Amino acid sequence: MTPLFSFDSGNDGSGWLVGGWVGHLHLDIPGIVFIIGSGKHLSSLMETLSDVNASENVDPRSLNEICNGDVSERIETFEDRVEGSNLFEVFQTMHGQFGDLPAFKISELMKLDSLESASTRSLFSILSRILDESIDKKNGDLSQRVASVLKLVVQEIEQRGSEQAVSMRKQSSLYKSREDRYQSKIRALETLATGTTVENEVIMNHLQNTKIEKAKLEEAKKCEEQDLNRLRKEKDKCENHILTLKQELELTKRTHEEVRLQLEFQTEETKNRLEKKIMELECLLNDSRKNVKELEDFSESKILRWKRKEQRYRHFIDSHFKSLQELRLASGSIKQEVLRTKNIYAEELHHVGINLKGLVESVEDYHSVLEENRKLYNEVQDLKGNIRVYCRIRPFLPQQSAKQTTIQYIGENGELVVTNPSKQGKDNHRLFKFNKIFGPAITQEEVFRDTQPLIRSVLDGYNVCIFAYGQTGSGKTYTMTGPNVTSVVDWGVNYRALNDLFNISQNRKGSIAYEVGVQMVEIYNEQVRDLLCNDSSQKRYPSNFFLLTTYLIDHFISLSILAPFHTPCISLFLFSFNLHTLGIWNTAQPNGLAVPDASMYPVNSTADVLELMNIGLMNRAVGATALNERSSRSHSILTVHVRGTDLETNAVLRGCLHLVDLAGSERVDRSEARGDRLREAQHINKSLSALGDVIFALAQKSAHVPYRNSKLTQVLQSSLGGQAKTLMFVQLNPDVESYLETISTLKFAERVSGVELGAARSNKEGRGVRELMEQVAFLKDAMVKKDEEIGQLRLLKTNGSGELLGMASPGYGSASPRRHSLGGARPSQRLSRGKSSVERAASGQ
Ligand SMILES: Nc1ncnc2c1ncn2[C@@H]1O[C@H](COP(=O)(O)OP(=O)(O)OP(=O)(O)O)[C@@H](O)[C@H]1O
Repeated sequence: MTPLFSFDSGNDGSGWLVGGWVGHLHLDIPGIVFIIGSGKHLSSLMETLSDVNASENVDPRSLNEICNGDVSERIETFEDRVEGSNLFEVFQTMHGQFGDLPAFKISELMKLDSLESASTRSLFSILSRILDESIDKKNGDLSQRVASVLKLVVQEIEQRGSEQAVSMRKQSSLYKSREDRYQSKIRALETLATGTTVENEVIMNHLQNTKIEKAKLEEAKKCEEQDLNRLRKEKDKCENHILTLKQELELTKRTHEEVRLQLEFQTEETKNRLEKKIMELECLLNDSRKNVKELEDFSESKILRWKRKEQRYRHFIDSHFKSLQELRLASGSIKQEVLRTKNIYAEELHHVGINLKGLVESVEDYHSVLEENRKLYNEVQDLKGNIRVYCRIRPFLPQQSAKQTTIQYIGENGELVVTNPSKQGKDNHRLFKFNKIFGPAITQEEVFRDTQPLIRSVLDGYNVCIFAYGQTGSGKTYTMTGPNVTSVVDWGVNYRALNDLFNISQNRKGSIAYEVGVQMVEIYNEQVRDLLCNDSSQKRYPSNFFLLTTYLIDHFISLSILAPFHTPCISLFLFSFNLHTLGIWNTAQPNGLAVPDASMYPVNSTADVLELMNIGLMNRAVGATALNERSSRSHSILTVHVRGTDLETNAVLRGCLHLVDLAGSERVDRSEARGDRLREAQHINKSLSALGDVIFALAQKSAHVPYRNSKLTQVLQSSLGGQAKTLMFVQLNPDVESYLETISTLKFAERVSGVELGAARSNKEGRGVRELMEQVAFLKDAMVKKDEEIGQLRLLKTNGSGELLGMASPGYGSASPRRHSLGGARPSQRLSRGKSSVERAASGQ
């Protein structure tokens, strides 16, 4: 509410006070104009104003009162009226507590039609309060009630806006008409002013005042227009706000509708589910009722049956009680009968015991007879000279723990049953029989214990050959050499054999002086190589020296004669001659020197042997294959030469022990061999098949034995076909995957065990025989010399020039520059042959 007062004092001392309130509290409170004046001017003005007021519905009484100077009373009356009005209360409420009222109170107010008395601004504040509060409380959702209240408030605001616009329009037209009337009044006053000057002046003043008033009114009009504009803008804003509110309302309505639909749907679903459940429960209830009924029926029938049974049992017990009494009487008589029978049995048992004792004695006899039979059988075998076959089965390696075995049975007397567990059938089992079977748990020592007698016979002048045969990775090297040279427990046959020879020679040193020499060669890719050749730049002895030493050996010159040539520890005993590829002599050599070119070292102790064999093993060709990490890629042959001189009779005996670790036979596809490995495998398989051919020919007693088909068979010729004692270790891998290899190995071994070599003979020569042999050798040599001289003479004759083309060397070496290759005859060889025939003559053959 804006108070507007204006005071103007006229020329006559009279003053004008024009005042009033123009209400702009968004409610149209009509403006009240108070005019205070005096005299006739005032009365004429009042007349004019009364006209105006009449048209504006102003109470003329009030104006009169004002004119009479009762202004203060009027102001008080107005204030009383405003204070007492509803609007004031509403206004107070708006700016006081109403804004803080909760939603339900607001709705209460709405119901009481308080909205009509509230100002538009307060309505907006209510609106925003409701929205804020409702949205805050209900997480953006408006309840139906709040929405309806909002709708009401918005409608009220809209109505107010339109009403205001109408009243503004009315007011502006009212002002227009007023202005027109004032203009006419001015004009009337101007005509009046023409009357007296004073009056004119007064009128002029009036006019002036009226002009001022007009200006003020115009200003007020401007203000009102501004207000109108502002209101219009406000209205626009309100309309926008209403629009957004409407949209929000719409959105809320839609969300609400969706939620409602969802809830309805869920309710429907839950209802259906519950109905279904109720139906199911009803079904279950019916079922259980039925079951209860059935059970009741069943239990009733059971009770009846049990009652009947009880009666029957009672009857049965009564009858049995009677028969029990009868039985008791009968058992007394039976007891007496049993006692009598017991006595009779005791007597009979005594007789049986006596008989059994006799039987046990016979069984014991039978065992000793069996043992004797075995011995005799072995002796017969010795006499027949069969190759002995020992079969050794290696255990599964740690990485093979989960594998199945092909070995089904190991008999005490050399029976072995092999089966293929991955195949079923009658012919799946195969039985083999050998001299001895060593199972996977047998130790190195146990294996050697059964080999020892054979090895000892070397010291009695026999030639012995032990070789290990089997597929790659089956344990040949393990048996012959052992896995770890430094551990005595792990020593294989080789070390144990030499150790044993030294021990025995020590024991016999009072009667026989033994000298032991060792050679170690390998056959790699059909080439014989010296394994004890530590240094390829070793001394090479001239061929004359070679011939001389060969002669010395052939004529049994003691090894000790050569002692000065020895190096202090392991000295070069014989010679080292082009050490990489060696030739093989005619294997009919009685001294067992199949590869005389290979280095031979005298050994005096096991330590010497260990050192030598370490060198040999280091030089051996090994490589990794898919089946064995350290697969021997060559056949290794350790030859132990023993020469014993009887200290009493001077008789000399010579034994030779071949310890052969063959390279493993392998299926090239399984061992995944390529390149060098493949070439090695092909050579290995070829030489093993040549060995098979030789053995087959021997077993068949063929006239021709194909020894020359491989270096291996050439080296082993004396052991396979001579009068040697031969033992073959057949090594088996128990793995199912190796079943085929196992079977072919066993078949080969079976054939070998059937080979007869002829009775083994000791290489003993008495003094007489030796002298005779020396004479024969001398004569033979003289003959050879003569032959050569004749040959040279013939050459000279045919040459015609009279020059000597070749120099015949004196002595035994014909100085033939030709290296002795396979089958190449040399004087000493011829001499040897001669010796053999003399030997045969001496032995009466
Ligand atoms: N009786 C055994 N006890 C324990 N382990 C053994 C036995 N025999 C063999 N082995 C192990 O089996 C593996 C293969 O043995 P070894 O090298 O002696 O086979 P191989 O027949 O000489 O093979 P290759 O012909 O390829 O040289 C080695 O790891 C060896 O230690």
